[in-house]
Amino acid sequence: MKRISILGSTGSIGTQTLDIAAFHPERFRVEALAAGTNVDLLAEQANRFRPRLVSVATKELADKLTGMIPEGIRVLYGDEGVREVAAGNDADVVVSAMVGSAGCEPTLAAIDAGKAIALANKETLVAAGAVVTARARRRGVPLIPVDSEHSAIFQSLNGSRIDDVLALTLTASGGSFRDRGRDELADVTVADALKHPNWSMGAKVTIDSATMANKGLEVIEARWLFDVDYDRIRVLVHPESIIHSYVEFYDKSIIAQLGQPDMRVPIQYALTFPDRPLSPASSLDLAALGKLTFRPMDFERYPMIRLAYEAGRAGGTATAVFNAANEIAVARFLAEDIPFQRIESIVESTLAKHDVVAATDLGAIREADAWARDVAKSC
Ligand SMILES: NC(=O)C1=CN([C@@H]2O[C@H](COP(=O)(O)OP(=O)(O)OC[C@H]3O[C@@H](n4cnc5c(N)ncnc54)[C@H](OP(=O)(O)O)[C@@H]3O)[C@@H](O)[C@H]2O)C=CC1
Ligand SMILES: CC(=O)[C@@H](O)[C@H](O)COP(=O)(O)O
Ligand SMILES: [Mn+2]
Repeated sequence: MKRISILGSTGSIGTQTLDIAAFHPERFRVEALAAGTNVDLLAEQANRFRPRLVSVATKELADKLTGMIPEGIRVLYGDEGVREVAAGNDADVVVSAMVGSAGCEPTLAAIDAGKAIALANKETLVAAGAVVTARARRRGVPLIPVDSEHSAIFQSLNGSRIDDVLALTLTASGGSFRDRGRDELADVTVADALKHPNWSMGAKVTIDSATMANKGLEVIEARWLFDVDYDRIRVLVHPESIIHSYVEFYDKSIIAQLGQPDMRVPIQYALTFPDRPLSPASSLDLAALGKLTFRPMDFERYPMIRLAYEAGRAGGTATAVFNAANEIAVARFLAEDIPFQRIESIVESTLAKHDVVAATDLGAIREADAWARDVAKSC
């Protein structure tokens, strides 16, 4: 029986992780759940899965939650609550599925406590990839990808040596506006941007898909997860999201992972690896699909992917700044404070103002993250 703890249990990844836990009651026991403000859903989850520990954002929410769940479940809140869900319980594996670089420190706490990490929260590696991977190595803790592209690459590598890899290729759907030119983006609304063509996901990652920042974050995530240089990470537009990503080896063999766009597949694989039990996802019928299509990435159409490669190659604190500026710009767009295309210009101008320093300690990363947020708020 694997004991799991979920950071972000009420979100898109969190709820699908619980779907998998419910689908395999003989394999999983839910130990601890952390959410932000969705007390009603967390109460439902706690009543159903009976974790030993739950956490919410504030004391007021914790007091409300206490009256809604069975006695005996510990209720915590705030940073300490998240840390306890990450590290202060008997979970074997922590599913890191909060949104944004707020997920970074709890993930590090879980690593330090020796937990295996099922990593959905890509911002953790973008902000602090050097620190997180070094700590995981030192503690002997696996970082197992949940992000669909990275799960596809992990599955395609299947233990191969990274020295045998010619290139990793991340596929990109093109997001909500994939069939529009740049001159058609001036007046797009939040509701338009939230309509992802293939995946149902949280708001932030859906906007990131529309700007292509998501693929940029994923390029940086791949650099750290697979310890591969940026020259060997490529991106390809694949509007159907059926080939989730692939690896080309030096012998010119390409190994890909395919399937319906359903996050329960990579979530389950991260939790059952190397086993592959039945999943609740539906089968892919290639004959019914008929064809798959591809386009080269257009770096002028999507400046965020160019900025991500530039930040990645600059190294140090540049990727933390890319991420933090993007988080603020996306939040401002979702609050209807700025138009869609200002997301790009805010990230670009914040990066241009930043003096990159080494990012080998958390202090420098925290400082760069906070600095970028301030700049991006006032752009
Ligand atoms: N959704 C997807 O299909 C995919 C997502 N990812 C990545 O996974 C991560 C999660 O994405 P997604 O599930 O879509 O996001 P959602 O916005 O759907 O969910 C975010 C979760 O984080 C919780 N949360 C927010 N703030 C806090 C906090 N301070 N303390 C504890 N919990 C908090 C939210 O709680 P509440 O709602 O209660 O406030 C919610 O449970 C992101 O990094 C995303 O890029 C990667 C691949 C696919
Ligand atoms: C499901 C998942 O992994 C998302 O990160 C997904 O990749 C978004 O799709 P695009 O970024 O390809 O639009
Ligand atoms: Mn992805």
